[in-house]
Order: sequence, then structure tokens, then C-alpha cells
Amino acid sequence: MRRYGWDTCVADAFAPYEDEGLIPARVVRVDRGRCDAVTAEGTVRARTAPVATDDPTRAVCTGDWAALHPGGTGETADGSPEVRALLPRRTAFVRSTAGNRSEGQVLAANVDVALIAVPLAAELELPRVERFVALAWSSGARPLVVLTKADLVPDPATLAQLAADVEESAPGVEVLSVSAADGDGLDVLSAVIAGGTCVLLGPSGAGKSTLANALLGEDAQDVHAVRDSDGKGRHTTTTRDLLPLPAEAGGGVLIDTPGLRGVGLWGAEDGVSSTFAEIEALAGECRFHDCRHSAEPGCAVLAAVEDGTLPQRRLESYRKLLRENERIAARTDARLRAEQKRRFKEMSAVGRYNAERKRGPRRDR
Ligand SMILES: Nc1nc2c(ncn2[C@@H]2O[C@H](COP(=O)(O)OP(=O)(O)OP(=O)(O)O)[C@@H](O)[C@H]2O)c(=O)[nH]1
Ligand SMILES: [Zn+2]
Repeated sequence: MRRYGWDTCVADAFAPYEDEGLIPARVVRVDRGRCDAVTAEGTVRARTAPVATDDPTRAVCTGDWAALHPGGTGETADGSPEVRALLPRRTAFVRSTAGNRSEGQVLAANVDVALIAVPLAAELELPRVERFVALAWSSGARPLVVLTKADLVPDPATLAQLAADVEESAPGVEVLSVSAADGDGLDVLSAVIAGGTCVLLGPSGAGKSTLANALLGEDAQDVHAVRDSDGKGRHTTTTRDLLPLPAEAGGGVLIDTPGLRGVGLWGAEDGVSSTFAEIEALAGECRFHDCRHSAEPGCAVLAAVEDGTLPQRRLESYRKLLRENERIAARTDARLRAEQKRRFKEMSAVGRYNAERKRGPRRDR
């Protein structure tokens, strides 16, 4: 199970279920009330109990750790394995679903690193990078910008300049450049994501599929070929949304769920704050604590734009993402959002606590 991300944190969270005779499993795919889940004995197909609340974010999703009843004893509905509980999620990518009463839908759970593919071929689209970085932070995962197609920028000085532009738009975020074409940078990237759970985000044509294949190695290409030939979002039973990375490269998994690639912001205020950390810091210096940074006297943000230390583009991008987030929040059930946010905070607190305890005796299996 370690191959699939099992660690002491998951082991601790699972311990109470072990006493009930349940077994741990990681969900690799969900469809039509069933899920495929990896157990220590192999992959099983399990029933996912109907969600007993009106909150769709509590439904089983790819990346979840579940406590399964193994079935076969007459204790489950039709003798097949059954999901009895989900372990608290360390992180979650939530999509806002359209409609009057917008609700979140979880697309991927327990992601450690969000790889944001930014193609070096075209002109850099920094606002788009900022949007994906905000989304990643708000999920709880660590963003990592991957500049793809580095072979198309042969001049090292130009490459360094492009990387510097991206770094300025993503303070505190690691930026790596890779080329799937000639293999440059892939070993560094593999080492960074080894052992954890990652997802690939980024616009169409950014080179995500190519990069995924390069990271996953030979075997996985077949899996992708199955989905590509289909093209309708229908999958054959061999398709998984959670794929193991090669053991030689340190293991870990890559989640590549349809729909995750173009996700919107949802309850992402915190993510936007982290993405524009330097603006938030400047805001602390404004004369008025509720300064909107539009025309107020004594505004430190506007002063920074004025003296050239803060690019005007950054401020505009920040405002745009805040507005977008407010729009989504306005059509989302407030009680539900507050509840989900509270639970999410609780879970990340548990995750952090466990991460700090990680140095204790290992209970990996
Ligand atoms: N030169 C060069 N081209 C690349 C590289 N990686 C990908 N490409 C090309 O970029 C194009 C898009 O790559 P994909 O991997 O399909 O991009 P994607 O992000 O998966 O696109 P969607 O499936 O639409 O989301 C293809 O023509 C690839 O051959 C690279 O490292 N170097
Ligand atoms: Zn201000």
C-alpha cells in the first residue's frame, strides 16, 4: 500500500477501523455508485454507500482513503465489498458546479503536489498561472509550476528570464523546467514528486498528457490510449484515474481525472491570498484596514504600483480572481460552505499534526 501513498498519517487515521474488521483501500476510480479501490490484496470493486447528506463533497472520490468491508460474509448488501467510511481528507480539489444553488464537487482527494503545466512554446499567460496556483493553494496541495517544452527555448538566458517572470507571479512556489521531448529536467521533477500524490493541471496543449506518459513510463501509455480512443468520457474497466508512478523513481501516484484539468475556483479566498502574498503584505501597511486599494489615501498597494515595485498586471489579476471567487461564493449555499470550510480546516489541522509526528516509529505496511 505504500506504493499508493500509505504512510503513518493514514495508518493512524485508519487504526480505529482496523478494530472493526475493516480493511484500508485507496480509491482509484468512481462511477455509478461503485468504485475501484486498491487494497493490500489487489484492486477490488466496491459499493459506495449512498451519501446520507445533502453535501456532495462527502461522496467517495478518486484519491480517497476508505475503510472497506471486504464482503463475502452476508454482511454487505450483495456480498460485494462496501465502503463503510472515508478517512479525513488531507486536501481536496473542489469544483463549483453550475446551477442556482451551487455546490462543490470533489474531483480529487489527498493530493500533495499540484503540477501546473505552463508551456514555454507560446507567450507566457501569467494570469492563467496565477489562477491555477490559487486553485492549488486553496485545495491544500502544494503548487509546483512545471515549465514544459523547454527544448523550444534553446537560449539559457531567455529560459531564465521566463522562469523569473513565472516566479514573480507565484511567490513561494517552486518552478522547474522540463522537456518531455529530450528528457531534460524529468529526473528532478520525478524526485520532487516521489512517494506522494500529484495531479497535473494546466491549459489544453500545455503538454500534460505527454508529461504524464513520461513520468508514468511504458505501462501507463496503454491506459491512456484506452481513454483517448474513446473520447466520450466513457471508460473501460481497465482505466484508472489514479496511476502508480514507477517504483524505480521512488513511487507515488499521479491522479489524472477527467474534469480536473479545467477546474474553477471554489471557496478559494485563502488560495488567492497565498498566490498574491506580496499584495496581502502590502495591504497590511495601508492606512485603512478595510482599504480596497482603488483610490484610498495612504494605500500602500497603490504606492507600490506607483513606484514600480508591484506590477500593475499583478494587481489587476488579483482583483479579477477575488471578484471571480466572490461571484461563485454569492451563488453558493452559505451554510454549506461554512460547514465544509470548517471541516476542511479541521482535517488539515489533523494532517499537519500527524505530519509533525511523522518522525515516530513507522507503521507502514
Ligand atoms: N517540443 C515539444 N513539444 C511537446 C513537448 N511535450 C508535449 N509537446 C507537444 O505539445 C502538444 C500538446 O501536448 P499534450 O501532451 O497533448 O498536451 P495536453 O496538455 O495534454 O493537452 P490536452 O489533452 O488538450 O489537455 C503535442 O503536440 C505534443 O507533442 C515537449 O517537451 N517538447
Ligand atoms: Zn490599500
